[in-house]
Amino acid sequence: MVYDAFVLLSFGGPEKPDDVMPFLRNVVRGRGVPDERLAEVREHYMHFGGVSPINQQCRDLLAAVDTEFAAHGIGLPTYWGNRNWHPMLADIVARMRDDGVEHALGFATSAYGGYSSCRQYWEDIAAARKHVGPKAPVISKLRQFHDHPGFVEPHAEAVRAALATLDPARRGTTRIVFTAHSVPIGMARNAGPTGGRYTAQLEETARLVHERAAGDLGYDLVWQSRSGPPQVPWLEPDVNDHLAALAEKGITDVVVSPIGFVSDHLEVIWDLDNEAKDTASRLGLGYARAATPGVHPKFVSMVRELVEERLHDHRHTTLGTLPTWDVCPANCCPPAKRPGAVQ
Ligand SMILES: CC1=C(CCC(=O)O)c2cc3nc(cc4[nH]c(cc5[nH]c(cc1n2)c(C)c5CCC(=O)O)c(CCC(=O)O)c4C)C(CCC(=O)O)=C3C
Ligand SMILES: [Fe+2]
Repeated sequence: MVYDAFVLLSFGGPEKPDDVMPFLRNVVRGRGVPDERLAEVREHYMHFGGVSPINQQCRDLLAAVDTEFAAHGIGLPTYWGNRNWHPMLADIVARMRDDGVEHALGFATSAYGGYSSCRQYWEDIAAARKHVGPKAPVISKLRQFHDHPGFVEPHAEAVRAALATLDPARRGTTRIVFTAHSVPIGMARNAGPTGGRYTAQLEETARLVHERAAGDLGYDLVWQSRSGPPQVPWLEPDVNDHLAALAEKGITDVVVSPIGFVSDHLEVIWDLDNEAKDTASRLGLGYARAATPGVHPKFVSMVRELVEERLHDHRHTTLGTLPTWDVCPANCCPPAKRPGAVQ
């Protein structure tokens, strides 16, 4: 296979107040998310002047990847397109076609399997190519990387750094709390070719990060940023409820590590740095939030290594034991019917 470009695939986020509502409508189109929830989430963005950090984080990652490719003799031109906000993937695929690109490798800013984290990116690619029509370049998505040292090690380093800000005298009652984006239970059940892959991968990443960062401490995997209509069950417990349960059990301090994410975007800086932090302070818990990989040099090298894997021997560097593959089987992560959603 000959590849002639690299494209960063991401979620997208607003960059000014007027972007916020149209962005949110793109995210929840056909998903049955109630207006009250949207109004609430709009306020989270407005706390930051209507600007999500995620687009700038993508620009920074792409610049770092350019430098990394140049240093390793990878001559692929790089592009960046989003699911929900500008630069929209369809516009970027048109530009790639105009530039003569025929077959690009795509890197999505999500480490895990599941509909939102993996299959929806495949669907974004298909929709963008359909929009562009004949001569649209083929885009092959790189693999899920929840088990790669370039993802696990930056998270572990960050947990150690966060732990170092807490009182060492209370280490015996300190706990590591890993978080990821909650999803509807039906979506979690359908994740991967045989189901349950999103949670299984998160459990594996939590274990890998924990044993490298603070193997002597207890840890949990819990969920954040629940959306959707209230009658639909999502993965639980929510991080805020979990902090209350820990305080009840005599835990005095927590490190919260958002292993579900690759950068400190809005779901991290609002839902954890404001909401969960406030919860902890109400409960009298010491609180430290661990950073996400962002542009950590090991994470940037991982992107290059995933490209090299695909270019050369297809051998996956993994710290885990779950199966990995280059191309998802066709039956992977079927979208669950969402009760209350517009089908
Ligand atoms: C698994 C998962 C990831 C991780 C994988 C990945 O990164 O892809 C993720 C990431 C993100 N989610 C984000 C933002 C939002 N997610 C929403 C809603 C939803 N997320 C879902 C799942 C996930 N989401 C689901 C099942 C919904 C319900 C609607 C639907 O069924 O699709 C909503 C709607 C409003 C609300 O929160 O109710 C918003 C605004 C941002 C951008 C933050 C920024 O702007 O900096 C990022 C990176
Ligand atoms: Fe989300």
